[in-house]
Amino acid sequence: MMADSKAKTRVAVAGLGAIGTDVAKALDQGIEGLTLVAVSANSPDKHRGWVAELKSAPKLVPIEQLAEVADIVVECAPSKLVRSIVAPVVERGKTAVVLSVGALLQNEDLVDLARAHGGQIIVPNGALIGLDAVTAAAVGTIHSAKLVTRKPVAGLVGAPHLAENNIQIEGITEPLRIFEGSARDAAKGFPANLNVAVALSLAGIGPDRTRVEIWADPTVTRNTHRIEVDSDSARFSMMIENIPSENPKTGRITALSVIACLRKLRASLRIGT
Ligand SMILES: NC(=O)C1=CN([C@@H]2O[C@H](COP(=O)(O)OP(=O)(O)OC[C@H]3O[C@@H](n4cnc5c(N)ncnc54)[C@H](OP(=O)(O)O)[C@@H]3O)[C@@H](O)[C@H]2O)C=CC1
Ligand SMILES: O=C([O-])CC(=O)C(=O)O
Repeated sequence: MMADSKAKTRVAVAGLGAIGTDVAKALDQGIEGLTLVAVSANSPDKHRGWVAELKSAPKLVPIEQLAEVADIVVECAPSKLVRSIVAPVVERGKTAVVLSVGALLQNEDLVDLARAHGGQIIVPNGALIGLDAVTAAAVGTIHSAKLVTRKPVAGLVGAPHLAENNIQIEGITEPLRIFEGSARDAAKGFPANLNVAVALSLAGIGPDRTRVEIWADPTVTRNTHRIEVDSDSARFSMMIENIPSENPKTGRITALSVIACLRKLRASLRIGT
């Protein structure tokens, strides 16, 4: 019998909502080289039942303990918690997979912290398409990058930009453009809705030069993102129409993107940049 020569990398999941639950279950089902050791939620009691039924139940612990017990921490919690989840991970030279990407703009020093301690922050494609092509184009020169997002009203209600500008979207019968500006401003005005804008900007030409349009669209049932990039190597546009998960702000493909990203970490064949 061959000995298992490679020790498994310990993974923890911070947040057990639309994304974290699927990621935790996929890790429990088995991802090559990885083992789920801990999870965190705001109301642990709500999750004890299904967590205990996993094949190999992880510990349910407060987020402060995750960096200690895991080598990789997957952040899929509210954006205000990004700093407290990610800083202790990268400070220990470990890896944080970040979903609340918008919050990285208010916490840019986390990247410096990772650099100083040999840690890493990974931002998966998440709900977006084409970050592989954008990072490739960014090796050359990108002239312009734009994101046009259309969401059903339920995917946008509660965004601070709407209240601050007195924009009513409930009951609209036609598409309404509710924002046009930089990815930085989109992230401020729509912290739970526009992680994709920030991900695009970090892959390409940064949050101030990346342009964003947001539409509240009662004619769509899916969160729709179109990116348009013009560079010295290629011009491309791509669109993705995401089926919402049980959280209408979050597309189903987001959790799958994290699972695919985790699979790539130890895969013998790795496709895509
Ligand atoms: N990068 C991308 O493409 C995308 C990013 N996102 C972002 O990912 C993040 C997660 O999204 P989603 O899964 O839909 O969110 P949900 O609202 O469905 O889940 C959030 C989870 O965080 C948990 N939580 C809240 N407070 C704490 C706390 N103090 N300690 C530990 N856990 C806590 C909640 O716990 P409980 O269950 O107990 O309430 C819940 O399980 C969001 O910031 C979202 O904006 C979303 C979609 C795409
Ligand atoms: O489309 C989605 O699923 C979520 C989204 O826009 C984001 O978080 O940026």
